[in-house]
Amino acid sequence: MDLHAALTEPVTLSPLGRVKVPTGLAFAIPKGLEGQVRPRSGLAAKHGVTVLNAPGTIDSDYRGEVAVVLVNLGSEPVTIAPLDRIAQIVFARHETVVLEEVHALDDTERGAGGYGSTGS
Ligand SMILES: O=c1ccn([C@H]2C[C@H](O)[C@@H](COP(=O)(O)OP(=O)(O)OP(=O)(O)O)O2)c(=O)[nH]1
Repeated sequence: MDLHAALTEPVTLSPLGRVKVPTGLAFAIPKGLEGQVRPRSGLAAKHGVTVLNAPGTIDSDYRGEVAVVLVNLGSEPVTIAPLDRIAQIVFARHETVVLEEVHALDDTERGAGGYGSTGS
């Protein structure tokens, strides 16, 4: 679902500038789901504008207005006009875990290897 800029006047993002854009929307998301605010590929590819904290998390107990933190990673100023589509939100199920402190973890083939440890 697209998120639109609930702005009364345009805002211009200078290169590396960021802005928190209101969407005019508030949700009561059922427990066990979260909203994930994601960039729009068109804005990113055409203008270098993306969601700075992607994916932004909208908690199920949040009742405030959803905002989108945009950043301009392009080399030119970009203007966001009222009602522009600025991002999208996906509602996704997630697990709730109870953490348990232990002194050692079980062995696996990977162990602590990462960051290209498998050779590619
Ligand atoms: O892109 C975003 C991210 C968050 N929020 C709202 C909904 C979310 O439930 C709340 C808190 O977000 P988050 O947990 O990411 O914020 P925090 O920086 O950890 O602060 P807090 O102490 O408020 O949890 O802010 C937005 O509107 N847009």
